[in-house]
Amino acid sequence: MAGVTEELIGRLEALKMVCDKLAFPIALKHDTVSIKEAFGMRLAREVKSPEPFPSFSRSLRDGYAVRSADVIGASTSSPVFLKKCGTIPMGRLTDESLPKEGAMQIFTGGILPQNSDAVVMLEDTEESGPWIEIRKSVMPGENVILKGEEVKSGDIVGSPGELLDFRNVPAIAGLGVDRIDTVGLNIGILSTGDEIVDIGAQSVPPGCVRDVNSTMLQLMLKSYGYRSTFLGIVPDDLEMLEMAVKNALPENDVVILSGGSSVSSRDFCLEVMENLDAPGLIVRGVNMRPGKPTLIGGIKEKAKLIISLPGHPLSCAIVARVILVPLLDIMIGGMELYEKNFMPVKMKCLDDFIGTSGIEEYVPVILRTDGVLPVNSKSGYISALRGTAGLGMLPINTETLRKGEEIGVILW
Ligand SMILES: Nc1nc2c(c(=O)[nH]1)N[C@H]1C(S)=C(S)[C@@H](COP(=O)(O)OP(=O)(O)OC[C@H]3O[C@@H](n4cnc5c(N)ncnc54)[C@H](O)[C@@H]3O)O[C@H]1N2
Ligand code: MOO
Repeated sequence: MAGVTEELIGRLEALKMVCDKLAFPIALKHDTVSIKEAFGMRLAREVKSPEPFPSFSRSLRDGYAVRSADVIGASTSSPVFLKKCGTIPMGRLTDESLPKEGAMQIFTGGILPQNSDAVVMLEDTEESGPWIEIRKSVMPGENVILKGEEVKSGDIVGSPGELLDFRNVPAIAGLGVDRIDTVGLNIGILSTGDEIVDIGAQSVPPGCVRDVNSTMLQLMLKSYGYRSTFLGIVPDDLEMLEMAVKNALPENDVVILSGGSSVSSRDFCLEVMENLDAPGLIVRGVNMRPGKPTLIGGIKEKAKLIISLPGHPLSCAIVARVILVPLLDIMIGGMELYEKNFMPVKMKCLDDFIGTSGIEEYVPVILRTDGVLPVNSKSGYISALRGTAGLGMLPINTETLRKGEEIGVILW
């Protein structure tokens, strides 16, 4: 009989077994791209800063550059008078040096003169003839940012496997790094099922459904930094599925199938995986809900991963988040990268999370300021993830988690 058996293994055990049998992480292929085009990709190699940041010590405020030691104890009732020693020009290198008990006018972003270690804000000063009245003391480093204070030349500013987004791309580009190496993993997606029609179909014959899964998979993978190609819909036919996988393998490091992984006579993914070169099928069903009929296999020598996800759209999305994305992370960065990225965050249950002992379960959650609410759904739903923040995880030996208890949440 096709499909899964009772020999289900735990999700983490399955990930470790695949990592071991396919000798992950693989030797990564990479694409060298301009940093400006790298948004939404994964870094393939460490990036070191070629220069310090900032590249010169500068003021964070409009005011007067001083030596902090000269203004100790300055206050409105007991001001300190410093000699006005000119103005620092903006955007130009100056070798101006601040004399003892002197103050130089400086603007936000101006180069800090030699011997100065702080800036007094304009509103805490008063100009009186050749003197500047200082009404507030400043600590060394106050209102200034010193050369190399944030980043030293040679500091690591990007790590392998890191997702390139608004949080790190501007900094890497701002340090003068122009080209970087991104992970060059190719992923092909095949939807299976006689009843599946293109997602753009306007009229759908009775008994057929639009292909929601391939679009969801492409979008989810993109948000985690993995590019993918949709390779089409394959009918429930062993030969056609085998041919489609065979055609997909040379171009793709990963082939994802959706549907056809369960136990019926029209579910052929298992047979396709069993017929692959070694090790072929590795995982035949995972002890999790939803997602039990997940199949994982691959070809070690060619560094290929093949995964068959459940057809039900919600199951497909949940398995993609908790098995597929982790496997891709393991493929490029080993278990270390998985552990870095897969981190349940403890949150308060604002309602009961109904579960069963003996199986790991995942429930979509809505975020509130004081905790999370479960979204009641069925595996065949397509809109249950709308507005959710992630997936609440009921560990294998946990039954229902009651309102007020804590649940680990895997954020999207
Ligand atoms: N007798 C049993 N039946 C089922 C079992 C079981 O243990 N015993 N497991 C159930 C579970 S759990 C799941 S999950 C599904 C998985 O089935 P398949 O992976 O074989 O998927 P299909 O049967 O092909 O499809 C299931 C369902 O999803 C729809 N579908 C499929 N592909 C798409 C797509 N690309 N976009 C939108 N919807 C899709 C399909 O039409 C079916 O309605 O099996 C249970 N059955
Ligand atoms: O395991 Mo299925 O994925 O519950 O619907």
